[in-house]
Amino acid sequence: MSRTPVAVLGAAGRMGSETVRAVQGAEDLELVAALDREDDLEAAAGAEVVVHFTQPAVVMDHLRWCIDRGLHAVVGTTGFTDERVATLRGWLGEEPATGVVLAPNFSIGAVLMMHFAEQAARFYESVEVVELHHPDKVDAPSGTAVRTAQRIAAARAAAGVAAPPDATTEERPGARGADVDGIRVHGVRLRGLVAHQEVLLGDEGETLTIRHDSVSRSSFMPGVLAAVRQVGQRPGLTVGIEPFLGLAP
Ligand SMILES: NC(=O)c1ccc[n+]([C@@H]2O[C@H](COP(=O)([O-])OP(=O)(O)OC[C@H]3O[C@@H](n4cnc5c(N)ncnc54)[C@H](O)[C@@H]3O)[C@@H](O)[C@H]2O)c1
Ligand SMILES: O=C(O)C1=N[C@H](C(=O)O)CCC1
Repeated sequence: MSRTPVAVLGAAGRMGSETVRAVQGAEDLELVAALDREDDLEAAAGAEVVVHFTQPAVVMDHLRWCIDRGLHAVVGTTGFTDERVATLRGWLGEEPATGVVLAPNFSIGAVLMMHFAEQAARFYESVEVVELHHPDKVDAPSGTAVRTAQRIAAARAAAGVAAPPDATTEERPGARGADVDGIRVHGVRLRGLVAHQEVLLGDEGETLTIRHDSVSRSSFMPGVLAAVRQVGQRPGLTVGIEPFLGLAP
């Protein structure tokens, strides 16, 4: 059986090191490079698929490098703005040969949480998102929380639901969280946590809480490996791993 050559960028980090172990444990994949900030990127040139678990500050340069060489990319690094996504689409062009999977969260439960939140969003007057992570995370709000809020906002707009009510006129800066497309997103950074999120929905006389907890980084690995195996069959940009799970994007 021929094995797909894979490189991992950010290999010394929390997610990169977990990915290195997962790739090494997969019979159909071959780890050809495990690189971190001091290493020469050229060592990844022999890969077919490059996995990115680096930092927002470096990921765009790495993606340009991959796309220029026709190397497929599976990107877990977060901090992607609409402008960055548009830039990526531009680099890939009208008829892309290269596949890029950009996923703010590779865990199955987090994908389902976003899916359920999107379905519930139009039924409740109020909705807010609380993301909770380890304190070494550099970006806030989390990529998952941003995507969740964007999907909630789009679902509410499509259903003609008004903005969530909020009478706040007196506020210490930050007390009401970040505004993502009109949805409030709150960030907690706490030693002992890995990656967690709650979507809080409320209306007269009831609330609904959708919560997901990644208690180990192993939770992300089935999604990472599914993306590595399938990115080559999906030229262009794929946002999220929903298509690999049979869910609409
Ligand atoms: N998509 C997901 O499911 C998911 C899950 C967890 C984390 N993340 C994201 O993945 C990213 C990494 O998270 P982490 O917890 O592993 O962080 P981390 O800080 O532990 O690891 C990042 C690694 O990138 C390395 N790095 C920095 N610059 C580099 C360069 N120029 N070349 C190669 N390596 C370089 C760092 O040295 C570090 O080892 C973050 O953006 C985080 O939000 C995504
Ligand atoms: O630990 C992190 O950092 C995580 N980042 C992703 C995000 O920003 O959503 C996914 C969850 C873990």
